[in-house]
Amino acid sequence: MKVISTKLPGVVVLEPKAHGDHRGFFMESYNQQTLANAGIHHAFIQDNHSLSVEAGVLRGLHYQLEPKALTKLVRVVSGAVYDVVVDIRKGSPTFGEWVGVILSADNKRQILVPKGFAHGACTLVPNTQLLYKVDDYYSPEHDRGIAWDDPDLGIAWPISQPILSERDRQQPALAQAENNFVYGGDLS
Ligand SMILES: Cc1cn([C@H]2C[C@H](O)[C@@H](COP(=O)(O)OP(=O)(O)O[C@H]3O[C@@H](C)C(=O)[C@@H](O)[C@H]3O)O2)c(=O)[nH]c1=O
Repeated sequence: MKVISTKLPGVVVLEPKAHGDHRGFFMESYNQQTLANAGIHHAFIQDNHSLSVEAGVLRGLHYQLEPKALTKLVRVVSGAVYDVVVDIRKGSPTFGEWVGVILSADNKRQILVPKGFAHGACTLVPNTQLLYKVDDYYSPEHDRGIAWDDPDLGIAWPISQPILSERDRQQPALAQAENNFVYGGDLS
């Protein structure tokens, strides 16, 4: 597995090794030991799976507040997304900065979204399926979001008129969003 760092410390892209042959391929899409050897230690306890039927579906930017903050390990099993992670830890030297990465069924890349970061994804092709592991359970009371098009973030999404959920149409800007993440706090 290749581990590729990004400009945001803690946000890494993982590239599992796929073994191709005349049948197709085989890969270990998740191996706790391999990740631990790369210094990545998380006890994932829930798997999530979503289908976006159309290209241009944008989900996000989402996070769960402390004490129900989530680490996410995100990948795509059909289609492709432009996946975005934003540092929203107050006092962080990279507060408000984001990274965008293409995850696709073809490139098999995964992105690790640490606690204290908001996450969003925009589909690049129809029938895109996102799979991700999380290290705490869903908690609707702690679920929060930030507007995908917050001008303070200036995210270079691949489209300007995305298909959004009702909730994501009404998300606040980062400056107004409820956020109890503190840089250097207990976000392990
Ligand atoms: C996230 C989640 C949602 N749900 C339910 C709530 C709702 O009825 C339905 C759809 O939820 P949402 O509209 O929040 O789904 P979605 O917009 O796909 O939300 C996801 O977006 C991406 C970007 C993330 O990072 C995820 O953590 C998650 O927030 O599924 C669960 O039952 N369990 C869960 O873990």
